[in-house]
Amino acid sequence: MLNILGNTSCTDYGLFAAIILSTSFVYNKGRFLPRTDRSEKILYEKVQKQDAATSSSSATRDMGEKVRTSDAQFIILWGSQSGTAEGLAQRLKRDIQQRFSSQVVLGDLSDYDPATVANIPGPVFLVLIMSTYGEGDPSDNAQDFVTYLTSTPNANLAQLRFAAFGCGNSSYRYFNQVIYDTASALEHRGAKAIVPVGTGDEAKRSTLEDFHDWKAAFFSTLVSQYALSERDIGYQPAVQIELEAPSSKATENSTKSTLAKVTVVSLPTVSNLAVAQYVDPLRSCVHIKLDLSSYPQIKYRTGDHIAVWPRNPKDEVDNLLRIMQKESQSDYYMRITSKDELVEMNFPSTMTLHDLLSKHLDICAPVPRETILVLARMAKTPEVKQELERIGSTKEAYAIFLDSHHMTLARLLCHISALHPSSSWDWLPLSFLVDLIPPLKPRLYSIGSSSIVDPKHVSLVVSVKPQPIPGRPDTLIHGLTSTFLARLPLNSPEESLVQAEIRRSDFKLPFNTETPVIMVAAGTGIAPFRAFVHERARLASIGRPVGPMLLFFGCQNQADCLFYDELTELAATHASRFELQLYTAFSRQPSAKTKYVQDQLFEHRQSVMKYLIEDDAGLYICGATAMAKEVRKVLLEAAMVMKQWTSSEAEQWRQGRRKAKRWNEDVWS
Ligand SMILES: Cc1cc2nc3c(=O)[nH]c(=O)nc-3n(C[C@H](O)[C@H](O)[C@H](O)COP(=O)(O)O)c2cc1C
Repeated sequence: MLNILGNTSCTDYGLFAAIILSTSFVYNKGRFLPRTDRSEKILYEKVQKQDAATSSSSATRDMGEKVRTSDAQFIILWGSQSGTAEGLAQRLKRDIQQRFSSQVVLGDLSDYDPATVANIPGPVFLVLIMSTYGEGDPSDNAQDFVTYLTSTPNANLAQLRFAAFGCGNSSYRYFNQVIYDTASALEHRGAKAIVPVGTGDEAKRSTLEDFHDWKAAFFSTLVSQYALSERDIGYQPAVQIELEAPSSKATENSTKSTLAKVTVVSLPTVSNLAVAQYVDPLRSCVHIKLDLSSYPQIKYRTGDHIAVWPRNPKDEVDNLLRIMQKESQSDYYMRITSKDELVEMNFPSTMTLHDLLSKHLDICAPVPRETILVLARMAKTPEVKQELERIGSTKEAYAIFLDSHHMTLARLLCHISALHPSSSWDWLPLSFLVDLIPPLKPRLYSIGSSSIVDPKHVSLVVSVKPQPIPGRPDTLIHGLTSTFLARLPLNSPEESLVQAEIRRSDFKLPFNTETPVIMVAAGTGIAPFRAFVHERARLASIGRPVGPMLLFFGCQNQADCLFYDELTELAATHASRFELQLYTAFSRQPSAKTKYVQDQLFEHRQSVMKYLIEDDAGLYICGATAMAKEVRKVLLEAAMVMKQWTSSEAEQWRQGRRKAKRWNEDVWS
């Protein structure tokens, strides 16, 4: 049976069609975004992995002992899921070592026994850099530390001095909750915060900027109140780079491995189709199918995510090579080693300079302000120095500059050369790029295919929407991963390859196939629900009893109502055994009132609540955080009315549903 209702309105959440930030997925105590076992990542093998492993296997788990034996004045510990906090911690270690000539211990929070925080001796500074997930939850590796702090209110940490910075996203309800909670737990146990807690906000794309400001305050406190002397050391490379002409390595191919445990793989694209039409002609949406057949060891389950590593566009890579006069070395092989043996390098052991720029460094992002300031210190002429300082001197000046320029590193160097034609950049060391341009991070997409129906293919739905520069609406910035995916050519075996990794998620259909399911999506949030519907239709076709499925879907209008025909046909084909109720909400349907998915849900709240409360239905929300928030509100209010609950009783009910895996959210900002 298929019910199609309410095509009269729509939502614009399709704006979020691509998962635009580096990480976008469901999270529950870290279980569905496992830190990839690094030893399994042959492709991204760390050059000095072996050294690191050797040193950590014999390492103490006592923080106090570690700082004493290292003669360290600082211990920096990170709690990170997708690498942001870890990267900042590494950067901070380098800065402290260089600016204060101090010994620094850097570590993963899970490498230490949490109780040994009490053993950190008085003169040592503890620095915590931690991210927040889910509903104010820590990353996997910080879980034990946070649990220890919350469960030992009487611990005495009066000797401890600390500084704390959090990585978060203000579009989530519990913005940077973990770092605030951790800092306050430390203070309650007597520890002294030497600077106010700093917070990075991914929603504003200002994490690096926020970190820079917090670090400046931290350093100036160290100087003014703790008598540390700071020196300006200019740029000192943290990595060593060896370049080798191509002939000697011509046959080596770092992307091929037959080992069973490879998790990041190169998947061929088998189809790449435009699947929607938008009012805005620059906007599009593509449905991409990647082929898993060459990797029998790689399996996915319906509802999982796929992490995709984009490649930088050729013109950006070529521009950077040209302005740095490194074109002739583009196919040279590189070996990058950290000067600090405890810092692992996230690069393959064999790659060319071209690979570094096209696959590993985020050269299309705006150049971080800190990078501009380091470049200013290295400038060869006072004019260039002055210009770079003008751009990067303050947060405000930098923001104004970015408002009117799409300032990637190549563009910045060209911009300076255009103002000062005598300036050249051939002297800029490659280590500068590795040290000061952030690494390319994978983007996560919800898988849109069912592993039961199509185990050998993974499909993903990608929204492509160039964004204008705020101060220059005529200049568009193209999303890196979405543009890369949308332009994948099918006719080139090499060019159609996508570096990807399956990431486990708890966004799973109920185990009992008869349990009713309520799905709420906007834009490309439809992807996992396409998989759910295909899966239940297949089960129905082989005679398994399946429960009803209600799909609330918000789009702009009928033309961008993704998979509408496919899903309605599927439901019609299996109508005798399978019930799909499809409720669309159109936000820009000509001559119709604007309707968002939460409005549609409100209209059908009686039946929805009956399914949720009486029939133990599974609720699934996929799309933007803002949409999920509205949906939550409608459902909680409906529950309060129906059950005469207070708001806290309704919230308790929701928490119970979450624990029972009957309230699932796969949302992004
Ligand atoms: C599924 C998901 C849930 C998140 N939940 C929160 C949250 O509740 N509060 C918050 O401040 N940030 C939240 N974030 C944002 C992350 O904390 C932010 O991306 C951070 O930079 C990640 O740091 P990491 O890479 O070190 O793990 C969430 C991100 C994702 C992908």
